Amino acid sequence: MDISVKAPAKINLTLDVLHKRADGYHELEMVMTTIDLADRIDLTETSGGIQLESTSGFVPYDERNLAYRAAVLIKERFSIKKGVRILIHKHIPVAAGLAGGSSDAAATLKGLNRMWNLGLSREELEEWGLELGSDVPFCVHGGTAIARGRGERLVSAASPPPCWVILAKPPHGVSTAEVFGALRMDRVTRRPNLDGMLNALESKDFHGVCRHLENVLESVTIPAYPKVRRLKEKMAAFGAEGVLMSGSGPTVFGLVHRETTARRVVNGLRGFCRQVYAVRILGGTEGESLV
Ligand SMILES: C[C@@](CO)(OP(=O)(O)O)[C@H](O)COP(=O)(O)OP(=O)(O)OC[C@H]1O[C@@H](n2ccc(N)nc2=O)[C@H](O)[C@@H]1O
Ligand SMILES: Nc1ncnc2c1ncn2[C@@H]1O[C@H](COP(=O)(O)OP(=O)(O)O)[C@@H](O)[C@H]1O
Repeated sequence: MDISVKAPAKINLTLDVLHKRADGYHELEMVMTTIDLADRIDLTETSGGIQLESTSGFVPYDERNLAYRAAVLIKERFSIKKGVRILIHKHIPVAAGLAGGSSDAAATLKGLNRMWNLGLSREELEEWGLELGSDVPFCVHGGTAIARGRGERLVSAASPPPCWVILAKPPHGVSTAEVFGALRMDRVTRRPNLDGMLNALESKDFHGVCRHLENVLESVTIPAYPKVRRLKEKMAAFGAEGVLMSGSGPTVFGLVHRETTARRVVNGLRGFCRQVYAVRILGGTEGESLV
């Protein structure tokens, strides 16, 4: 049986770091939502082994690939002799703060659960996903959620009101480990207001959502990569109503209510940045890509 699974990217509407834990990870509190910029994972059953192919030259082609590791996990835990060919149609920029690798892993877990009739619940898949990476449980969950702990303690939240999400990805990638490693909470000047964001989501208050966008990891990535600040400034100047860096960066996103403004922001940014996308939030109006 062949299976195709959509693997959407996420953005962080808020990201707070509460403290560094004894295990080296950071205790987080974030609001995340999936967007309609997605990879596609095609899974084909084979007689044995795991083969990996991708349309992108930027992802690892071996056991470091998160989709590959998801397949190893499933095969080992269930002692499955059959094999799988994984083809990743890559559309999400790599090492961008958009959880592309994590979403590929989540989609592979979901797809193999179906292909091999394993009967794992969403909660079990989230639990298994945490073994692969902190963002994988959310990618299994999807929609909009508050994520705590390393990112695995998830509570569903109301989706943002329908709007355009403009993404601008600077040419360089960013290492999540390095960003957390360089974080100094005594240098953080602004923290997210979680209740403010949740109230805005609940009441579908677009401008409230824009006002409550906040990410403490900007305090590390922006000084290291001034281009991120310039992109934020440009995006706001062209008309985005709320602007933030996603995750550890370096992708900057802007929220825009009207399609005409979205076009203006995209066209304006194209002069400064090669990778610009305009997509919809998933869970709001299911959207086709504007550009
Ligand atoms: C920052 C976030 C926010 O959504 O997203 P990205 O920027 O990666 O998209 C995530 O927490 C990233 O999740 P993910 O990319 O899966 O991280 P992992 O592979 O688990 O961890 C990479 C490294 O980041 C650090 N790390 C990660 C998560 C966490 N709660 N505390 C940490 O300190 C650790 O040094 C770890 O070795
Ligand atoms: N399927 C995959 N797609 C993208 N990157 C992957 C994948 N598997 C492993 N990686 C590795 O994971 C790292 C983080 O990539 P990604 O998930 O795209 O970024 P981020 O965590 O910033 O959102 C990259 O260094 C990349 O080499």
